Amino acid sequence: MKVLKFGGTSVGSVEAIRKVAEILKKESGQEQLVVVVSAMSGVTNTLISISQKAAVRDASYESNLQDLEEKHCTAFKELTGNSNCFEISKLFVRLTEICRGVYLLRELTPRTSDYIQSCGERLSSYIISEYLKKEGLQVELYDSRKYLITDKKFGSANVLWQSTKAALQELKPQLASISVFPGFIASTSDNETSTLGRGGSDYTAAVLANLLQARELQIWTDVNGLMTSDPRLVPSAHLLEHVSYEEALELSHFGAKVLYPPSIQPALDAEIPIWVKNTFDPEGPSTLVTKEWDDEKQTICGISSIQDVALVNLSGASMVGIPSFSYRLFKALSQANINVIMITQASSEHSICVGISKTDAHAALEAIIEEFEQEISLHKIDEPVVDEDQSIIALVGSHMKNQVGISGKMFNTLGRNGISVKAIAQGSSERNITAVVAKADLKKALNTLHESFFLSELKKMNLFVVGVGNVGRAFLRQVQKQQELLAREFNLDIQVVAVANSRKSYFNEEGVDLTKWEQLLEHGNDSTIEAFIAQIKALNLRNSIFIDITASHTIAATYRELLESSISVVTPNKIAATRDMSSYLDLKYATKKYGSQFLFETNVAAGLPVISTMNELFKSGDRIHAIQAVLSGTLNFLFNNYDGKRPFSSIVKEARALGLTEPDPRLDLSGEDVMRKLLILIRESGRKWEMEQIEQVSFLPEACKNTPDLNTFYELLDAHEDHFLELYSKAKEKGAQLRVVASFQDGVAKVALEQVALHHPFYFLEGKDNIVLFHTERYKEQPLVVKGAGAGAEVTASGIFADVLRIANQ
Ligand SMILES: NC(=O)c1ccc[n+]([C@@H]2O[C@H](COP(=O)([O-])OP(=O)(O)OC[C@H]3O[C@@H](n4cnc5c(N)ncnc54)[C@H](O)[C@@H]3O)[C@@H](O)[C@H]2O)c1
Ligand SMILES: N[C@@H](CCO)C(=O)O
Repeated sequence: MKVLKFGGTSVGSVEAIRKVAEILKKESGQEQLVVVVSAMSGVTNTLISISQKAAVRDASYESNLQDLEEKHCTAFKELTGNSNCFEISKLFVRLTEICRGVYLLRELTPRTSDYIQSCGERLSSYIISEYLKKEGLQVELYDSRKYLITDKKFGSANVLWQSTKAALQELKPQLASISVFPGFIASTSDNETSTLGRGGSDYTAAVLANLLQARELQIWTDVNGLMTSDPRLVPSAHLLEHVSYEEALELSHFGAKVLYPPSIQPALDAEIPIWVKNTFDPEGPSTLVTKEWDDEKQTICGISSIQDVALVNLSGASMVGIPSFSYRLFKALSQANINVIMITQASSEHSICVGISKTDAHAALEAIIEEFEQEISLHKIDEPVVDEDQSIIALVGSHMKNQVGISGKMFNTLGRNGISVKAIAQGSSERNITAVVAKADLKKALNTLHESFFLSELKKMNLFVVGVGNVGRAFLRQVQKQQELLAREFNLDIQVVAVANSRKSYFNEEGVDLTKWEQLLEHGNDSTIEAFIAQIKALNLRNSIFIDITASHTIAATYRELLESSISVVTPNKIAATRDMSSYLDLKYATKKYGSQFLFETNVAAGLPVISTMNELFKSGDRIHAIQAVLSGTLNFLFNNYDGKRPFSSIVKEARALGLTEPDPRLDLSGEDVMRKLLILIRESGRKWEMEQIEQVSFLPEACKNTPDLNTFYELLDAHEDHFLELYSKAKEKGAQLRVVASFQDGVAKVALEQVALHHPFYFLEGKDNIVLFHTERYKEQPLVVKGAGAGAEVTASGIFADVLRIANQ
């Protein structure tokens, strides 16, 4: 025998009831079916409202009753083709009489209320059984009130187990192949109609399953089953195929509304497997709930949540060691009818903290103040503090038991996203780890936990890109090209959420379509950097990375604020890392404090792994003694290509057109760009160093320095062509190459143009290449060498991409 329960939405319309019939046709035949039905959706609430209106002499209840009758008659006629609604009308005549009585007496007793509410299930079960008969099924309708016997606690009556068992045992041999029972309703031993309270139809089904020794219980509803998390908050939440009763209980307690555990307790007691299925997708996937089984793979089964929670904290020195203290607190809350969702108390006993529904916050405060009035007035304990706008998240899984590292991973994941945990609770069953976080962080917390605990899950990185010039464009192109592969092969969902230039910004939380970002940005909103950052913060997305691909001081000045908000920063912009030492250290400190990252590999030698190599050397205990490098792609390009046949300025212009130079090439030519790079290398080698400590020997004629604009600069370069020709000729005479060399040795840092001879490692340095020689404790005889293209949009963009992936792979 199987018991099938159909909820309100499953019998809420003619179409839905037809689907129920199809399901029953498929299920019937092999074994007996017991079918439990709820009232049509919305009907119980309407009946409650009708009874309440009648009790306050609101005559509009009459028309509500008529509407209800019509709704049921219409459904009956449509389904059965029978225009005679006699049975339904008979029930409404009685119902109208009762409501009239309530109206006249102005009194609605719980007993009468139960009778009125019972009509919903009586009507739906009648209509459905008549329809099933018409469809040719062997159906019998049974009045649950004859078999489910309860006490007199009207409104949420308790089933009297022995009487019910006796009644059902007598009935069992006579049951039809399909026996329909109205859910939710029962009667007292005096034949008074009673109801079973919240989840009542599930309870009816579970009682029948238990006492009729059913093989299986099916709960048919409007979703496919239990999900790993709330799909409205976690779009990638997926269906759970198999959970244990205990897991279902934990998940349901924290928000999953599909199963109400107390209602299915009788099925749990008899270890009857429960299927949760979707009436509107009967062949689709579903959830099976059984007793616990061994499964080492499924450590976590779900992450559930309660959105609106308040935390009440009570603290004070006189709480310590007083046994009655918590008793009084919970007594006060219980007397005020307040349900406590979670409790935490540190072993210092100095404070106790309870999580309650936000709607109870005010009443809880009053109850606690009243209970502890004396202690508060004597300052033995502090006034209770309520923290509203909180949410609870709970990691659920039977197999977390005895598994090391689950809570570590949970809090590490939250911490890396800057999510502060206000309170924690874990029972010794280890089936649930509960944390309270600010409601504003709920979505972010759920999604980031979901990604880190479900291995098949894609990890989403949310990128905010400012600056879409040469490098910015190349970067967006590269991301677009790699997105699919990264998702497929590496479980990474790299998504650009916003792009901005100096005038406009365009946001799309679902990801900017990178095939047409230019049009989207062009039609984006007028924006300032302040507004852009405010919007990033308001979105509060997990794994957020701000990518600055400008050369702007203003943008660089925002990093601290971003890092503080646990938003990582990746940039080729050298400004932030080359301001005074204390600002540089401050940014590093912010990353440690707020769990964010500040990566700027492309500050030196574009995409070449220079900073990361040095960081690894430093962290692994090596000591950098000296650095010798060619760090400017532009300058190397100039001196590799200049031979006096065409003006020096034209080669500068060519380098600019190739995207090698800084947005303002005077920064390259002046040597400042190289000085910045050298300064970063010295700092990243663990030394405190300032720009002024770098000695610079400029190769530019005096007149070409500090020019007011770029055109004047080019004109002055032309005017001093002889100077460059002379530099070239002298080097050529000696068979040497010209290189702007950055060096750091014995406490001296220097940038200067040098003639390098044939034997020198810098002699053969093609095109825009860079080279860095690290002389270290471990690389004594021969330096560690990093060499390759040191400028250009593609290589720089790939270096930025590498930094993003470093953060993603953490
Ligand atoms: N080109 C290279 O080879 C290379 C190599 C390493 C590092 N970098 C660095 O990359 C950065 C970008 O270089 P590029 O070659 O792409 O320069 P670019 O001039 O082509 O692009 C910079 C972009 O930033 C935009 N911008 C400037 N101020 C802005 C603001 N306040 N808000 C939004 N956008 C703003 C500009 O409009 C421009 O589109 C620079 O910091 C540069 O030093 C470049
Ligand atoms: N303009 C720089 C590239 C960015 O660091 C160079 O030519 O090396």
